[in-house]
Amino acid sequence: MEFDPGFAIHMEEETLTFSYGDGAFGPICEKRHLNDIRSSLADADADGPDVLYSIAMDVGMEKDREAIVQRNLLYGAVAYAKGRIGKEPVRSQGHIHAISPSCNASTCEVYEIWSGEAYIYMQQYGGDDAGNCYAVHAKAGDVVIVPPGWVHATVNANIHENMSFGAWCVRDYGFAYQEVREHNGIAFFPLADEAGNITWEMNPSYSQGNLTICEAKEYPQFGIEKGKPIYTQFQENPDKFLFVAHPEIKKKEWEELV
Ligand SMILES: O=P(O)(O)OC[C@H]1O[C@](O)(CO)[C@@H](O)[C@@H]1O
Repeated sequence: MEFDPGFAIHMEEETLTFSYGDGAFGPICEKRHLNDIRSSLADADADGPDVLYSIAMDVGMEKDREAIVQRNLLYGAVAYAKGRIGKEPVRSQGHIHAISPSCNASTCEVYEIWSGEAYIYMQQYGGDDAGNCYAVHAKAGDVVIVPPGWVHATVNANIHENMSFGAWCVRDYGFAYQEVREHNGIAFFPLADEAGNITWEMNPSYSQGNLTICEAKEYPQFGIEKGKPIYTQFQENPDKFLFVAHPEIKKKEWEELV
């Protein structure tokens, strides 16, 4: 992978799975197939790769497991296939983080791209008015934070290569899909031409929404250090990501983020 995730995890490009080295733990990947996400696509009948993305929730080093669990955190890894689904680049279906019983709130997600490039798409509301929408372009080593309660989807921004990322999440996560599916997907569909150029088209199922396309930024207000794996940052300061499991401790920062 272009960016070292900071622990012994490897992406197998051929099978789109993860393997774990000495001292590391992780599950067998859960695969999202094209047929699983048809109701959220611009064209529900589109052709594309059978396996779109593989998810390994709860990965890390055995020696850190207790510290991760104690803080109600979970580190996930996801690998995306290259290619297109009809006219769209490979992407996830889109969801909102459901209310987690542990904190009685929706929680954020802290992404770090490991290989390839991505658009982390996020939308303020799941209703007919999608509010502020952002497509944040991120390359290997970039960090992107999706605020609590926002609809989000991950797009492989380069149709010619696979993409992978890691993300800090709350342990008792849950995904709510209903609002996105009721609107036949996210409010702005990414479209990729044959050369791989990406444009965005509004989904007519929404009445309103403002899209801003931007590059990944830095997050000093969350204590994130640029260029250092977010897994290593956890190892050095296990309380750094407490805001993921306890969104209320960054209330002001969430309000100012938009
Ligand atoms: O359930 P979906 O929307 O297919 O995608 C699930 C994946 O999305 C992510 O939340 C990233 O947005 C991953 O952490 C998770 O594994």
